[in-house]
Amino acid sequence: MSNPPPPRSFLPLDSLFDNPLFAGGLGLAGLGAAAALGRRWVIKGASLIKQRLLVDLEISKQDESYQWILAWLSLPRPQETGFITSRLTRIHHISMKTRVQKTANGSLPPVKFHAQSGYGKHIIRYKNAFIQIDRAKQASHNHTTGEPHETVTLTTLYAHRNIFEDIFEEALYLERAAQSGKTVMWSSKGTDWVQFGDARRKRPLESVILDQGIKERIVHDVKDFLGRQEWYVNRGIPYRRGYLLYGPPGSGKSSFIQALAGELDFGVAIINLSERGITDDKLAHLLTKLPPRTILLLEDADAAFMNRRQAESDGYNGATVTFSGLLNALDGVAAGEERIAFLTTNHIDRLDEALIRPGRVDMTVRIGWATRHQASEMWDRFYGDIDVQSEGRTLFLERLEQLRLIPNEEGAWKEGARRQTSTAAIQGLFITNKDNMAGAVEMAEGLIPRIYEPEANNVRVGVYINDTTVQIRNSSPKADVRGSAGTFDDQTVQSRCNQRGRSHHDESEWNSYGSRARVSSLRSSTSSEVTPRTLDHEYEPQHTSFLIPLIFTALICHFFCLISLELTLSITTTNINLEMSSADDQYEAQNDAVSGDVPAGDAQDNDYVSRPGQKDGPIPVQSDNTAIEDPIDGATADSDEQLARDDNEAIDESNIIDGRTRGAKPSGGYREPGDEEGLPGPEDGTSSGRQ
Ligand SMILES: Nc1ncnc2c1ncn2[C@@H]1O[C@H](COP(=O)(O)OP(=O)(O)OP(=O)(O)O)[C@@H](O)[C@H]1O
Repeated sequence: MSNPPPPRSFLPLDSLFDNPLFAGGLGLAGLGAAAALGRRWVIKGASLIKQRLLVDLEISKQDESYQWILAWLSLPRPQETGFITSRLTRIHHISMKTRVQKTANGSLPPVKFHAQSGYGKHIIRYKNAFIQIDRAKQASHNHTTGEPHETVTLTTLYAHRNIFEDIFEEALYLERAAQSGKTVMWSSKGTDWVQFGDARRKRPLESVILDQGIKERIVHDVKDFLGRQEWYVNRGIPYRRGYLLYGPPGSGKSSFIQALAGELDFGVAIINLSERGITDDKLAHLLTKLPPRTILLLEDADAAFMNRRQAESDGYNGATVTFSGLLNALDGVAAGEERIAFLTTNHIDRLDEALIRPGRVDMTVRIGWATRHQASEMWDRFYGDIDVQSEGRTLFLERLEQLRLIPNEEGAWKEGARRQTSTAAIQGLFITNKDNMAGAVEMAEGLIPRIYEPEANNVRVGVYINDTTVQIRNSSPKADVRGSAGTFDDQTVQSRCNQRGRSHHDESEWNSYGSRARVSSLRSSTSSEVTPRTLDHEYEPQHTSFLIPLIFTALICHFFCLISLELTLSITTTNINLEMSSADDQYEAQNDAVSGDVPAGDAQDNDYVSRPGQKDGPIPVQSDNTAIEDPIDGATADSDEQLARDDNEAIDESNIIDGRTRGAKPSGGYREPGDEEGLPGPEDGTSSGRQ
């Protein structure tokens, strides 16, 4: 008995699997799927292992430690010896930072090349741990500076995570060592603070010589404030303190603040309020994110008060700090919490009382003209080691007394108008006479601001001093605020300056030995008295002296040129006209004599004679002035009879069809007339269109 055949399956799968092509394809597909799945698992597993075993640390460029870590990474490392390790830790991306140091004497500046890790990934070995460094630029960028965001990511085994602490400590130590004995200066860039050049060597506090007690008072106050943070916090008072230093230029205000920062181991963050482009918003923003341990220095505090006036005078309407903007930044809701702020000004009189109130400015100090004490101290600093008996100092002080620059030891002044000089000017004198005490005493006269009168162009450069320190610069003969050399009181000079639209300036800028760039040597002067100085371009007298007459002469020349041009043009035109008309006359005279434009005698036009039907005779040509008969009688033209006559003549009865004219609206309803209605028909022998 034979077995019954197996039942036929609905789907012929067996035969499908029996097909070697199908079976092979299916096998391959299975293998592919398994490989893809395996790959996924491997990736997942690797990332899981990475998560479990590795640890990342990301530092953004905005963070202060970013530069420290870069500096740490650029440290030279010991050469790796192992085959794999040495190849693994090779750095393939290095970026270079070049620093050219400035030299005052014009010699070739020393250049420092500083290699640091470039962008990309590399591996370093630190204390037996391998660390992957990934320095990358992000796609986003800082809106204010336009620079792309940057990050450095350090990756190491989780087991080595503590290594990061060591790295940061080392980087910080390096940074501290590099900054030690230096003061970091910060300046604003957009709404960010950036380090301003390299850190400067700390200025010793003793190198700034202020009048007795001033320095000590400020230093004591600042130190006291720094030690009382908790006291402020407990009482809910914002931990801020403001100082205003005012006085003439070159009295040592900025130098003192820099030295104070050095003493406290602080940096200095500077904003010049007279700088254009600094807005209220920017100022407020900058003050809220001051770099830690910095003194805020707001220079030219009076600028906020002057900006409006300046905008009116020079037409500048751009961004400047306003008075209320300054007040808000110092003391408003958005003002930063912890801060030591120093404001400086040369013009205390321009400040508003609102600024000088506790909370904004807690201490106001005048740093004035050089006193006897300062002159003496400065002498000791410069010549102390060679002037052992202090004889030179006595001579110097006596000389200053004679020059009425300082009083004697009892405070009495020599007879005559008092004068003032700045500490910057005294420093300049001593620098000019290094190791030469006699020279310094001899040249002390140069500390007196002088009146220069170059005779060649008859221009006076006025420097006028009085007891309250006033000086006027650049007085041309026209703009001279005084009649002759002499001394004026502050009020007189100020009012005269105002008349000229100038502000008065302090004399230190003018001293022969002033270190300020504006005062060095007077250019192109013909007077022997005027040798040692230069006036800054703004007040250059020579320029004004020849510019004004030059402009005046140029204007007059221009005016005369215009008039003569006008005259020449009109004369030429007249001549041409005259010549043309005389040529015309001449031509007419010649030609009229022969034939003439107008025919003479009984002019007749016989052209018409040839016309058919009019051969009877020529039509006489009438002359232009022959009276023409008017068909309308003016006397009767408007009468009713004449109008009725005109109507009768004008209305053509043949145009009237059935009581209405063609196209006129019939009374009692409108009917469009037929196409040919009213037109002559074939019966008239005029049209073939009518059926
Ligand atoms: N009292 C001082 N002691 C030591 N040096 C001084 C003193 N005053 C001025 N100088 C020197 O004069 C120069 C100018 O000083 P500084 O810039 O500090 O003056 P300032 O009062 O801030 O002037 P300004 O008001 O124009 O900013 C510096 O080189 C500084 O060393």
